[in-house]
Amino acid sequence: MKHFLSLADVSDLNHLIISGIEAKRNPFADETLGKHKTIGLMFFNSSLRTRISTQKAAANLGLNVIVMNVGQDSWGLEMEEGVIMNGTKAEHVKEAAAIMGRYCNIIAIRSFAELEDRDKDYAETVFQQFKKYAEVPIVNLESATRHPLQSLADCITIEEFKIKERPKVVLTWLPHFKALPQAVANSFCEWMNPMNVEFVITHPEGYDLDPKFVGKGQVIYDQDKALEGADFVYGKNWSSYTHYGQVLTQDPSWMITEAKMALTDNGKFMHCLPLRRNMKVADEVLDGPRSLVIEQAANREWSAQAVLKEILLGLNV
Ligand SMILES: NCCC[C@H](NC(=O)CCC(=O)O)C(=O)O
Ligand SMILES: NC(=O)OP(=O)(O)O
Repeated sequence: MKHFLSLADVSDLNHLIISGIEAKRNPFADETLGKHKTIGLMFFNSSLRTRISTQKAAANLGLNVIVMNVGQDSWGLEMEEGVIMNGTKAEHVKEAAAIMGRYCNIIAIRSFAELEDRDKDYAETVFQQFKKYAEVPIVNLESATRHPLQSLADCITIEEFKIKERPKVVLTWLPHFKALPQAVANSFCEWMNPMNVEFVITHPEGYDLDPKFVGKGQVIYDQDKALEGADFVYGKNWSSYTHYGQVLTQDPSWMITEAKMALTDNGKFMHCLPLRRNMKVADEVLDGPRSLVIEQAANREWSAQAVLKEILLGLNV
């Protein structure tokens, strides 16, 4: 594997899922693979899970790890080419990426959607610029449109907990007062498409995702109907894609409660976290036996380890 920006960079998804499960069983099997190599983690946005799990996975592989909060620890970075840099950003990505590429063998980046200009967000400029100028593998720690390390952890979690060969997986929109990106939902759809699952997506009208990500996913606007017989309920809020970045409703009837979970086939609840309790999901679900959120977050370490291992193997050939 060269870069890890989306599912398109994965040649064998099943192999990657198995590799994650193997890393969980034996975390230090490849502890010398990253010896004398460095990974730089660059955060343009906040993180708990991604930051710690990637750091931990890299350490398990023997990598040296540098973590930086861009714009706080470092200079603000200008991404556009040919502009007069008379604003708040003191350094251009052309120099910053090239320099980071000299210090690091792998660069991992988190940079969320700004939710103002859809074309700008969906162009993924930060990632394209680093890919162009750093000349080392780039790993996506959540971009404007995707969160593939999360999606891989989700696939691992579904493989671990499924009791049917072809489970029903329902992605449901949840209410939130803030405008959040579509990245996690897009990515989850993208990764569910090749999986052996019945995949259903439910959200209020106006929250349709980019069809490119929806793929074979079946959209049902009635949440109760969508939840019927579900084995996994994957909750997430996202702002509108069509009315870009807008919050069109906060309808509390979309919150996941025990009554909603009772519509499923003894279904399990998943969410990437962080989440607002009793806004998106009721305490009774999160604190009960149906919730997989902690297991799911723990699997972030193994999804990161599987991906970094593939990239290191690619570096060493
Ligand atoms: N990395 C996991 C999700 C990150 C982000 N959530 C958030 O920003 C939640 C913020 C809040 O609830 O205030 C998102 O939806 O893409
Ligand atoms: N799920 C996830 O990516 O969490 P963080 O935003 O805390 O990294």
